[in-house]
Amino acid sequence: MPTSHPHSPASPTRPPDSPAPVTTRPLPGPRLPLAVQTMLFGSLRHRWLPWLRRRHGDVIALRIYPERSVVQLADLDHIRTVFGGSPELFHAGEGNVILKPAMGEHSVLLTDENVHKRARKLLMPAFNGAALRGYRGMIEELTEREVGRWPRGVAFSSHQRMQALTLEIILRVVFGVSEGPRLTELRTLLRRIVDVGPVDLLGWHNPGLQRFGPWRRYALTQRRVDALLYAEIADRRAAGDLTGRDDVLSRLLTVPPAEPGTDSAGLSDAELRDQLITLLLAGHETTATALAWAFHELARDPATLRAATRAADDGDEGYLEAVAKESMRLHPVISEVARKLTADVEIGGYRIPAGHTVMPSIAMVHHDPAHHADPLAFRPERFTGGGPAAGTWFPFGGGVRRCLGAGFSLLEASVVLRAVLSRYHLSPDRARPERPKARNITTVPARGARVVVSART
Ligand code: HEM
Repeated sequence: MPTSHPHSPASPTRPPDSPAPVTTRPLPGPRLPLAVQTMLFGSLRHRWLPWLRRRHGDVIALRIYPERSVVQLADLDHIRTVFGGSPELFHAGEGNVILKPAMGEHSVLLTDENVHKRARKLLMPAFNGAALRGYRGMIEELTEREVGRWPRGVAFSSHQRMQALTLEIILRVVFGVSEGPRLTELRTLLRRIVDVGPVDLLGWHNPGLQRFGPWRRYALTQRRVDALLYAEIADRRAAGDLTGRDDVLSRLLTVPPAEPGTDSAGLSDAELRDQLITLLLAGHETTATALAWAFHELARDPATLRAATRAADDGDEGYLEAVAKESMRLHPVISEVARKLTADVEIGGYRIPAGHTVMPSIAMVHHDPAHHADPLAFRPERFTGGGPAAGTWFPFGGGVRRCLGAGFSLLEASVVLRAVLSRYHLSPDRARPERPKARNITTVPARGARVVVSART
């Protein structure tokens, strides 16, 4: 079993060869009511979790709605145990229950074991190396169009501009096109769907609330999005030219039946809807946020901005990718991943009961000076050469559930950084850095990563 970490006062030390003593003491963690913990976690996790770690150690038990019993993990060995563990024991799909109302029960993010394996296998070809090479030209074209329109000399939210761009890009990946009245409406509604704070999330899990105010408006938007997706699926099913197309919807419509030799259809409309909305939501807000944080940091750091601009001019995508990776290290878009236990598990000398959700904490590891020297400094050079030690950088999660779009998002980020830095000089709209703010399950720059751009001379 995993060794203990120096940060963990609660972890027992023991001789190397003796079995780990499993403690039946309660898991360490705050004793606040569930509602208070949910609020603190929902709005202030970036400050609360490091404080809890100093107080309780690397294993921190929380009570949070809707998962209820959650255990945050900050020790690398403990996290390796989770990522390397059996998918039958560590259920990511059940762990991601918070996303179910938006993404649906069939979503690759929400399923486990064989059902998950099949969904992942079906989606994978759209994100492998060959597919990525095919997307580059499209990403470059859409990026040029977006960046060419940026206002000069006035402050604007780079996060908003990145959201618009990454949504265009993922619409093309998913549907092959992004024009037409249906997709135009979908584009506007999807922006509203991702724009949720901790209070809105309550409505997702309480159908009763959906009769009132903002929760009602949100539910109506979701219903309209579903109607648009189902209409698009129906049209595409009726189209005769699917085999030559490589967008995700056409790929999914041409998969053979699950049981060879039967006449059962491939994927149902509900399954298709769930995978499409998953890619549309997971595939744009995340990359947009990572890019916005990168612009935020570059605008405040003239030396790194010069190095990145030189890399853009020289076509040095290695350095541009390092900028994106360092942005994801310093500002993890998703601060932890989740696995619900199907049986009791021993971690760090504690027995964690079945039904609890363990959460490897990306943010706590990324900000740990034991793994990243001077962790709050923005230094892309950490990722040139050998890069940080294995397991100390995991913005995309890990194991069999590692993000399906990791390669796609790094490609997208490098292309966008190159296009922006080739044209513009960046500066901040004010000296003070922006605070991180919780937005749905992501952590975004509170003021939208506002920058001022000017044409390079
Ligand atoms: C900066 C960008 C991104 C970040 C930080 C990010 C992060 C993550 C994380 C942390 C997970 C959970 C992994 C785990 O549980 O171990 C995940 C899963 C996933 N992501 Fe991403 N993601 C990004 C971009 C994308 C993009 C561009 C796409 C699609 C085009 C995508 C699609 C998915 C899918 C489908 C899953 C579910 C994988 C599974 O459960 O098998 N993500 N992502």
